[in-house]
Amino acid sequence: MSIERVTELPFLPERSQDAHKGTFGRVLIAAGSRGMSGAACLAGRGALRGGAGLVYVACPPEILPTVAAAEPSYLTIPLVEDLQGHIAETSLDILRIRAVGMSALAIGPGWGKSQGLQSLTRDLYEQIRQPMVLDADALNALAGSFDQLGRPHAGRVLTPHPGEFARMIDSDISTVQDNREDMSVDFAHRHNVVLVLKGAGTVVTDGKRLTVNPTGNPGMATGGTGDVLTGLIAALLAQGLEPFAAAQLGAWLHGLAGDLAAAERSQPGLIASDLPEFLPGAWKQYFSIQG
Ligand SMILES: NC(=O)C1=CN([C@@H]2O[C@H](COP(=O)(O)OP(=O)(O)OC[C@H]3O[C@@H](n4cnc5c(N)ncnc54)[C@H](OP(=O)(O)O)[C@@H]3O)[C@@H](O)[C@H]2O)[C@@H](O)CC1
Ligand SMILES: Nc1ncnc2c1ncn2[C@@H]1O[C@H](COP(=O)(O)OP(=O)(O)O)[C@@H](O)[C@H]1O
Ligand SMILES: [Mg+2]
Repeated sequence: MSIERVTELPFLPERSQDAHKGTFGRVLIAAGSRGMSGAACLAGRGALRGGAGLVYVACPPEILPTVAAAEPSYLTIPLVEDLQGHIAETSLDILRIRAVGMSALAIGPGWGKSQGLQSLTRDLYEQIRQPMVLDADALNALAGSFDQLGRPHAGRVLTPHPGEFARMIDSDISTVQDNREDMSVDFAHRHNVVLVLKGAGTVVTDGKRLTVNPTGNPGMATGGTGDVLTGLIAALLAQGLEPFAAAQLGAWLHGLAGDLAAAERSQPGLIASDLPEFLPGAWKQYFSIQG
């Protein structure tokens, strides 16, 4: 199998003068649980600074006031929660109905683990008609069952870190790290998804094309930075980029925001909520390169 190595960034046109928020898509992010409202907030910020026209954060009712207070730009959707404060399986109907008006979804950050989340994730993966980013506990929920999944209706972008990827394919972290490109290409090809294997030199592949992201630094090894990436890629999907392009540009902008943040605030001083703040600078560099 010959793999095309992509180095050029995808093209996203500058905004036309008469654009409105509907032009840039609606993103629905289903995220968070008791103790992990931050993951929902960070993913939402990534989507807003990624340029989505409207960002809806759907989360357990218990954490909804916290999420809404973190960012007035969010619209919020209360889901059903279980006794542990996780999103309950019975949230499926709400998510299916609300997904209809959306351009892209992102699921998984800060979900935690429960039996109900396994069937919820499988149903969302198979039934939702919009492109979708799956991260963190949505990936844990599907671990070991990717072969049994039905063909989805739209693109699926999976964003594991090496620990999550090892869990997904029943391997171990050192084997994954020794074979980052081959294992990512093999998985993406087999399951017809875009795989984003995070960590230094994030690999993005759809099984036919591959790129290794050149931006980013160890300052980004701090809780919540991956949640920002999830929302950012969803925003790029919502603006019409195809899944591989959205993942490639998302990883590049995210890493560059990390580099700009580290230059100003140092690597140890970088925290996840800095990344959305430095995304505008990353966007400026992107548009200056595009000419
Ligand atoms: N504010 C909030 O609400 C936040 C909420 N969050 C939410 O927390 C939930 C749990 O997610 P999680 O990633 O923390 O735990 P988990 O899946 O057990 O992974 C750890 C394992 O992976 C490994 N590993 C990771 N990266 C690696 C690398 N580059 N290279 C190599 N290894 C690497 C790591 O390795 P080790 O440390 O053992 O070396 C360890 O084995 C999830 O829902 C998330 O969204 C967080 O986003 C934080 C902010
Ligand atoms: N050494 C590094 N160099 C470049 N990027 C890194 C490095 N360490 C972490 N990152 C990036 O930070 C993010 C961490 O994501 P993740 O592990 O999901 O964190 P969390 O779940 O806490 O949000 C990923 O985008 C990853 O590529
Ligand atoms: Mg993560």
